[in-house]
Amino acid sequence: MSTEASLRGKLSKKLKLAVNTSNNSKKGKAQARRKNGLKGDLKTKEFQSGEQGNGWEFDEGKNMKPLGSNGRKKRIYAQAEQKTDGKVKSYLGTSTRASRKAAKKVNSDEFVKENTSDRSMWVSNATSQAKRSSSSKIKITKEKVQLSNAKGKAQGKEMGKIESVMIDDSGNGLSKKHRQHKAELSKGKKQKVVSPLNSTKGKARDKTGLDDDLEMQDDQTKKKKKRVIRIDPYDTSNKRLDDGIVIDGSVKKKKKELEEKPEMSKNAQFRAIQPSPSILSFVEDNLLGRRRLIELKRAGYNIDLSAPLDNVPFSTSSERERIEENIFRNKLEFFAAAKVSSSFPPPNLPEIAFAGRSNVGKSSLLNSLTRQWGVVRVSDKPGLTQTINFFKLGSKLCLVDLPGYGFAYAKEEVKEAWEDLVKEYVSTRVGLRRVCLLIDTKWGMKPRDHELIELMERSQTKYQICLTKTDVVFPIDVARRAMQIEESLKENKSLVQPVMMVSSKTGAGIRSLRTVLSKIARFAKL
Ligand SMILES: Nc1nc2c(ncn2[C@@H]2O[C@H](COP(=O)(O)OP(=O)(O)OP(=O)(O)O)[C@@H](O)[C@H]2O)c(=O)[nH]1
Ligand SMILES: [Mg+2]
Repeated sequence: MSTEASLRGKLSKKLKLAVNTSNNSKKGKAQARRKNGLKGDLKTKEFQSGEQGNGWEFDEGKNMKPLGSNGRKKRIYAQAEQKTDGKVKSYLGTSTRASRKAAKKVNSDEFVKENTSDRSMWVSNATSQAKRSSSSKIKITKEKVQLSNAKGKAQGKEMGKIESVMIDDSGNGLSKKHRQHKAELSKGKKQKVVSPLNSTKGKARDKTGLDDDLEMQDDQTKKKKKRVIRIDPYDTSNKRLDDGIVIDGSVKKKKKELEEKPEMSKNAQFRAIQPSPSILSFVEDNLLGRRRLIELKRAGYNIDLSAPLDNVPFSTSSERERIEENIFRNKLEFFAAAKVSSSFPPPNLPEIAFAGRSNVGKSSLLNSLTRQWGVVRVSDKPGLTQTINFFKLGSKLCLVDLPGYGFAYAKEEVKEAWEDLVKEYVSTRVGLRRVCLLIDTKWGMKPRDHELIELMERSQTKYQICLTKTDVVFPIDVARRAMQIEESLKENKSLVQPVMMVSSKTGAGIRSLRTVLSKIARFAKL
């Protein structure tokens, strides 16, 4: 018996040893697989519930063998469901970071619905239909899952408590392509993690969120890069003339014109005029142009008087007796008006006529010259003077106020009649010694002025240019206008130099004009 007992003891020891070695070999295999397959990514703890139906079975040799290793879909049924504090806990295989990530990807409310209703889910290929195309990868990931299940099984026992886990066949070892594919799939769906997550889950979520954000940023940058600005070929607003895009014909024309004719504008031309020193000194001596009252005061003129510059400096008298030229001290008397040439009075006196466009200041000048305000009617409405008005100045001179031409508030035929009358008068009038052609300093000469000049040139009527309303422009512009006219008419034979400059309002240049005109009366012989 003792030998039998000792034999039995030895046998049992051997059996135990055999069992231990088989167990050790299983553990070694699992460890080897883990090393080879998980690539160090499955470092997080996985939990496996149950010994059966969770991806493992024992073969005939009592060796543990993963289920579904033939590549088939494997369905895992939740073995139990515990409702504690109102939360649904699903008992599933692993909860690796990879699986959680994949689960997040799949996410989806439908998934959760399915999960909570059937208490079952597809372990493999449950994430997306697109993944089916990459079957080889799926196989690899299946292995990873199974290994993780093994690990979970080993550790789950120790933990004794199993929480919700989501299994997916997509592991951490996903290739770049796979990730891109995931990103594409996740485009439409917003990711949500429904099941309660532990701290590692949170980290995984953060990481995956970061990855997805980066991917989204990449997509956005790609979109930004791809953004193309469409140019309307017919819209010339944003085009440079030399950008090579076909431009409208009119624009081309303008460009050509600019290149060919670098013409200065009329204003620029006017500003470029350099008046002669004599003109400039005349303007300054007579205080022509727009002046400040303080300047007139300093020069000794009494600004309380009308036409103060027509008075003697430092004098308070403005009576006509103080006029230097005797002839202009005479009383101005209206004696004839003519609408037609047959109504002209007999030419008994030498005549000085005042011609010019409507509203240029003809009638005002007559009043200023004689310092008899109101004898000749004045109006700011062009076309007041509609007849040729004859004024006697004493017994030696006749001043003639002509109707204006050009712009006037009158019918065309009436204006034409006035023009014809003026033309007839200046070209045929016996006794006409001089025509003062009045030009508005601001606007200069107009075509109608040139017409009349031509006529007077043809009829050899002496005429002198007189710039009016000099007080509305700067002194330099008065000088420029005088210079401009002198230059343009210097070839004209009937023109009497110099160009006179006056202002009926301030009286500037009036005395000079009187001096010139009084000479006519003095030497006039009828
Ligand atoms: N600032 C300024 N205004 C003036 C001057 N001379 C005349 N005026 C004004 O110009 C306007 C026209 O003056 P008129 O003397 O009637 O002109 P006109 O050439 O006789 O006009 P028609 O009779 O229509 O041809 C009036 O309002 C005058 O006050 C001047 O030297 N300076
Ligand atoms: Mg008038």
